[in-house]
Amino acid sequence: MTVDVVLVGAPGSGKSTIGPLLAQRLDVPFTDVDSVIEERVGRSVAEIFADDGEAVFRAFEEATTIELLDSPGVLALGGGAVLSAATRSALRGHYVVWLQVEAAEAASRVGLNTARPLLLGNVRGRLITLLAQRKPLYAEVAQHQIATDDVPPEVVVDLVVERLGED
Ligand SMILES: Nc1ncnc2c1ncn2[C@@H]1O[C@H](COP(=O)(O)OP(=O)(O)OP(=O)(O)O)[C@@H](O)[C@H]1O
Ligand SMILES: O=C(O)C1=C[C@@H](O)[C@@H](O)[C@H](O)C1
Ligand SMILES: [Mg+2]
Repeated sequence: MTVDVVLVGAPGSGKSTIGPLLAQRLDVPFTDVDSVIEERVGRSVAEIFADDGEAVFRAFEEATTIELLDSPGVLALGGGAVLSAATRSALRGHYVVWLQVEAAEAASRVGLNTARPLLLGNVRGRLITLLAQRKPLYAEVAQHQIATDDVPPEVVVDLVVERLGED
């Protein structure tokens, strides 16, 4: 059985954590768009932001995301991928799961991790702003929403698998 699941959600929602566990459970490949970008460019996401700026990253992210939507298995998008109208449009027809997280929980998960350039400085404040901007966009593209606050990763995987079984 080919199972194609696309994970979206804010930084710290758990896309890169849940993705490999879910793929293992479903016995399908896992791909993380941020990791593919880093491999192809040969630099970290933070370095691309610092060297080239966010607009260059977003253009590369959009092209890479749309290309990888054709690959089988579980695909984790970058937290800001839904900012692209072209990406949102390309997501139509895919099985998209929104891993929901509130700002306080996401902030405590990511801590002061400087690998996330958009969260530098006031991590919780940045997450509140990002979530306010993006919740409507995650809602637009996702068929399913899973609340992950206070839910351990293995249980989030169980919940996604349950949803898959219902469809
Ligand atoms: N359900 C969860 N419960 C507790 N901690 C979690 C959960 N999901 C993820 N985490 C932890 O939160 C941190 C961020 O998770 P992860 O890197 O998977 O987020 P992400 O959605 O991929 O973020 P980004 O958009 O920045 O790539 C990690 O340290 C991870 O272990
Ligand atoms: O939320 C965001 O805008 C981002 C999330 C990460 O996945 C990376 O794609 C990058 O740090 C930007
Ligand atoms: Mg990630």
